[in-house]
Amino acid sequence: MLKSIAVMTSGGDSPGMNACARAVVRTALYEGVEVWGINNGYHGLLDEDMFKMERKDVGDIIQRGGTFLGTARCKRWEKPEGRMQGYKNLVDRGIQGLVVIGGDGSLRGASLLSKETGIPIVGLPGTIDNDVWGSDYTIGCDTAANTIIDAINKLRDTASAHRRCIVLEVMGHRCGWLAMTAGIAGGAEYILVPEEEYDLDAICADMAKAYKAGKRYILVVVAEGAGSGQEIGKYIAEHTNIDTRVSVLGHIQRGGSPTVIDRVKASQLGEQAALAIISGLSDIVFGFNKGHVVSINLHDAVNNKKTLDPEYAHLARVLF
Ligand SMILES: Nc1ncnc2c1ncn2[C@@H]1O[C@H](COP(=O)(O)OP(=O)(O)OP(=O)(O)O)[C@@H](O)[C@H]1O
Ligand SMILES: O=P(O)(O)OC[C@H]1O[C@](O)(CO)[C@@H](O)[C@@H]1O
Ligand SMILES: [Mg+2]
Repeated sequence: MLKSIAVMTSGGDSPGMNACARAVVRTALYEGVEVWGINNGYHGLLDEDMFKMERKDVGDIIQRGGTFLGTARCKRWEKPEGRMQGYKNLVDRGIQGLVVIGGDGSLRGASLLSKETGIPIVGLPGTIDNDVWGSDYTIGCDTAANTIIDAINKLRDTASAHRRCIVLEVMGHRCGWLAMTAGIAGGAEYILVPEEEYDLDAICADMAKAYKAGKRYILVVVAEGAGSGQEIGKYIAEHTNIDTRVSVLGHIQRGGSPTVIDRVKASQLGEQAALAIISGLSDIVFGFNKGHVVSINLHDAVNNKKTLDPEYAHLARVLF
């Protein structure tokens, strides 16, 4: 049994990270284990920016987006000397295990720390991108997808009023999950994702034909990993007679109060992570598979690339 653990968030913030950290902290305290919060991701580990947490430190945060612990992208962590310093700073405080909430990159950093030092580590997938191998869900992806469909609904109004084509670029890094699921839910005509090849000339020809037949508007959702929304919009405007506009949703899709799904799943994952690390388990990531919590080997999670469920692409084609 570990007596002292720490929790941190890292990489891009995501709605539900707070609910998750809250669950880690409260589960640990419930089990009588000391818990530290590390500020600003791996920066906090290196700069000794950490504090012992009490129950009240995680009050009034379950409903908030962002992460009250702060987060960062930390170059120094990519070097072995940095990770060794972080390890030393944990040991100096008697911290015996670490829970890392973050995306694929953060988990890669955690995997290296574990291999190099042997300190027990449990990872939790926290990113809007839903790109962590072994889990069909990451904390924040549901809220982000809901924010995107809100944008799609609004863009549809103006596209229809003006008989325009609107191209919406969304995030996801190299993964098309956000674009695909929000595109399906928002009824987009075309969804461009990095996992699927697309032929822009064929799409333009298709659009022109549909307009001739009386179509009022077209919505194209582009995952950032599949190309630039601006360039795709320009190409469509130049190769069809359709009045085209482009929106890049940007960081709006990363903020906001988490959905019920993100709050509950983040809480379940946080509880499991705390129980696992306290009991001495290490090198695992908790995620979801078909609605159930599953544990994945940490190193497998970072050494494999997640693929997009081909059923989504099929559904998008059928519903077009
Ligand atoms: N290969 C690596 N080696 C060591 N540390 C890494 C590595 N990759 C990422 N990290 C650490 O994790 C941090 C966050 O990684 P990254 O910027 O890829 O975000 P992420 O965790 O994937 O989250 P998101 O994609 O949602 O923003 C990096 O700034 C770095 O400190
Ligand atoms: O906020 P930053 O550092 O510009 O990063 C943007 C990236 O982070 C993400 O929002 C994930 O957190 C990606 O979808 C996007 O590519
Ligand atoms: Mg990532």
